[in-house]
Amino acid sequence: MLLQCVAGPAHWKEVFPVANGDRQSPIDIKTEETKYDPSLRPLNPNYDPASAKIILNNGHSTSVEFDDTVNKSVLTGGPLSGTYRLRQIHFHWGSNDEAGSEHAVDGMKYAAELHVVHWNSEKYSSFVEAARQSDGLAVMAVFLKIGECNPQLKKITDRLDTIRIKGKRALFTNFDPSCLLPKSLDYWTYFGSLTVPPLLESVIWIVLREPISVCSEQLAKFRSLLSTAEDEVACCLLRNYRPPQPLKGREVRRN
Ligand SMILES: NS(=O)(=O)c1ccc(Cc2ccc([N+](=O)[O-])cc2)cc1
Ligand SMILES: [Zn+2]
Repeated sequence: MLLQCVAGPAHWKEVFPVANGDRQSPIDIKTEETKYDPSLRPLNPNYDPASAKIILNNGHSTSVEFDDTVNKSVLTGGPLSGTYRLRQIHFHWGSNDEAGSEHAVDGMKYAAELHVVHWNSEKYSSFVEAARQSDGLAVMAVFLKIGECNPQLKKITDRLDTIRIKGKRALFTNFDPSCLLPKSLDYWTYFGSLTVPPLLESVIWIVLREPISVCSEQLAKFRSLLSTAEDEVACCLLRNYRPPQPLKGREVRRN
C-alpha cells in the first residue's frame, strides 16, 4: 500500500493562490543586503509561565498553546507598534540535521527553527481576525543549531511521546518560552506571511540572529511524531519546512 503523506509545498498554490504573492515567507536573508535601521527598538518579550496551557500534535508540527484571552504574555518593542499577545509556539525541522530551518542566512540552513507566534491584540479582537490583517501577526523566529543538547528544549521533547498521533494533546503549563531565546535578542525584520496554508500575508517577521543549540537525539524525537491520526496508516512527520520564497523587492532591516 502506497503511504499517502500530505502533498508538499509545491502543490499549495493550487489551493492557495497567495502562495505566489508579493510577501511570502520564509526567505533567504542575504546579510550584506540587510539595512541597519536606528529606529528599531530592543525586543521586549514579557511572558507569564501560567499562560501555557497544552502541548499539541496538529499533524504538521508540535505546538504549545497559550491562554490568549488576556494580555498576560506579550511582545512589545522591536519593529512593532503596540502590543502583540502570545498565542503559540511551534517548530519546523528536516529529515536530517543538515536542513530543517525555514529561513536561511546567506543560503545556509539550520537544523530546525522555533516560531513564537503573537497577534495584535491592540487593534484586533481575535487571532483569526488578526491573521487576515497586514499588521496582524508578529512571529519571532529562533534558529536551532546542532550542538549540545538543550536542557530547556528537553521540557518539550520529553513530552512528545505522549502526543505521537495527530490530534493528540496533553496538559503543559508553567512554561515561559523566554527560556528558549538566545542571550542576544538582535534581529532581522521584514514583512511576510504564514509559512503553512493558508499562507496569509499578515506576519511581521522578527528573526533572531543568534541561534540556540539542539542535539541530534532531541531532533530525532520531533521526527518520530506522526502526521497521521489513529485510524490511518502511520506516516512520520520527517520534515515540515517550506523552502525560501522570492524576496520580490522587500527590504530586510536589522537593529
Ligand atoms: N509557520 S508560521 O508562519 O509561524 C505559522 C503560524 C501560525 C499558524 C497557525 C495558523 C494561523 C492562522 C490560521 N488561519 O488564519 O486560518 C490558521 C493556522 C501556522 C503557521
Ligand atoms: Zn512556523
